Amino acid sequence: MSNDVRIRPAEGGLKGRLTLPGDKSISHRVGFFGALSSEGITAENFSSGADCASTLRCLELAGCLVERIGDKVRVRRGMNPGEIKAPLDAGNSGTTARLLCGLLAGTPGVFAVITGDESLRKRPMGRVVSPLRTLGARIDGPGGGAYLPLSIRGGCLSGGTFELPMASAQVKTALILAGLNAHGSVTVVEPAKSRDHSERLLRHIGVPLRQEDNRITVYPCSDLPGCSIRVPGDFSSAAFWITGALIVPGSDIVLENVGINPTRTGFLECLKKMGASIEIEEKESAGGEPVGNIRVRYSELEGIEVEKDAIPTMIDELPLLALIATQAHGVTKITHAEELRVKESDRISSMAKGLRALGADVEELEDGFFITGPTPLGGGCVESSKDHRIAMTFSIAALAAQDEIIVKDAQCVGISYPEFFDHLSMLSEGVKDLEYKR
Ligand SMILES: O=C(O)C1=C[C@@H](OP(=O)(O)O)[C@@H](O)[C@H](O)C1
Ligand SMILES: C=C(OP(=O)(O)O)C(=O)O
Repeated sequence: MSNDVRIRPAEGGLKGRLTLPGDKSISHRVGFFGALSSEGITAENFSSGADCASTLRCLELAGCLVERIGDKVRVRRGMNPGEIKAPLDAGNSGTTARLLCGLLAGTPGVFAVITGDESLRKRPMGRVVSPLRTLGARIDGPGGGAYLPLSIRGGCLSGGTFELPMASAQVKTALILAGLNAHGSVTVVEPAKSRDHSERLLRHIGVPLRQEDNRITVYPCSDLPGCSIRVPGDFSSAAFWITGALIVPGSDIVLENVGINPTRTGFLECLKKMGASIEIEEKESAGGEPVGNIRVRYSELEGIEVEKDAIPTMIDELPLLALIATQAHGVTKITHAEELRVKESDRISSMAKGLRALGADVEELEDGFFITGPTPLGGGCVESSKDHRIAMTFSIAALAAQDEIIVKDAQCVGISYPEFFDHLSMLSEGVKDLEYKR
């Protein structure tokens, strides 16, 4: 059975209204903060992706109580599991692996081994392991704890202050989780602001924390208050349709109830500077997170230079910005994005290779790309590198291409967005013969 997908150019553009599945980052946090609450956190519209399913499975093995009713999930603190015999398999999910380190390091009596798939076992873990060790955590693994699998023996943690070398919401959240279990306060300072879903959720449930610019302090809290929230639609999933609508002539779409937290929407700010027709109708916020409807219409775009501090606010959308840049007039410069090299694939290399194979003008840099447009995209066969965001980005490229594109190993879209190909068929009537074998 083939896992490749063949997609035809969209005729007449993308049209219609779509509601997105729940945000992946917020859903992970429902699980991890719920794990520290005896009342628990209940979330409607919990992410349907495989990554959040990995989080829930690992938390169950770690003794948490997890209930699933349709798209509703409730997670609460359970019994301390002591030594956990089965490895905690984070699958493809960096967020799961790193947040587990933060959660378990401060749980006395726990012993666990955290592992992941082939891609995750290559991703850097030293960024969480070394600050957690400074707090007193006992963690070991290959390369002195640089990679999975990691073994963790939980114990009493002290407080501390950390200046992170990179903006990373995963490292920040791992340290927040450790800090809630520690015996002193934990302060994290980032070089630029990363997504702040953890801070918003904690504030929403009434946990005291101090926040000034890129500096956050959390205090020990033996039992977090509980809450019920509705998870907003995932902005990073919405970004695929925003891209499709901007680059396929004739498009006009509305994306409903999308999370528009400003630490996630740097992509929209860039697109507006490029000349994109994007209108946002703000709605009531949900669980401390702003939500809105986003209308996007096909637009003629100009190249831009992306500012350094904007990079963390659009880190998962940069492959899409690279695709958009191939259709914009002039040069688009994306730099300071070296973090892309340590995602599910090396996203700088995956995008540069794939876009060039379709005929785009792309200069690959160590920390990003220079892309000159507009260039027509031809058809062909493109590798997804088994990376969900790359598979979906090239599926969107196919909608704007001159001939059909085969995206290899496209089943990986299920990591964050299992409904992706169904939604593609809903928005684009032109794509009648989408071939996708699961
Ligand atoms: O905290 C999170 O939920 C995430 C943080 C980002 O990673 P980094 O923390 O490595 O920047 C992002 O790329 C990832 O998709 C999800
Ligand atoms: C980088 C991503 O996720 P994670 O780090 O959790 O694997 C992503 O979803 O693009």
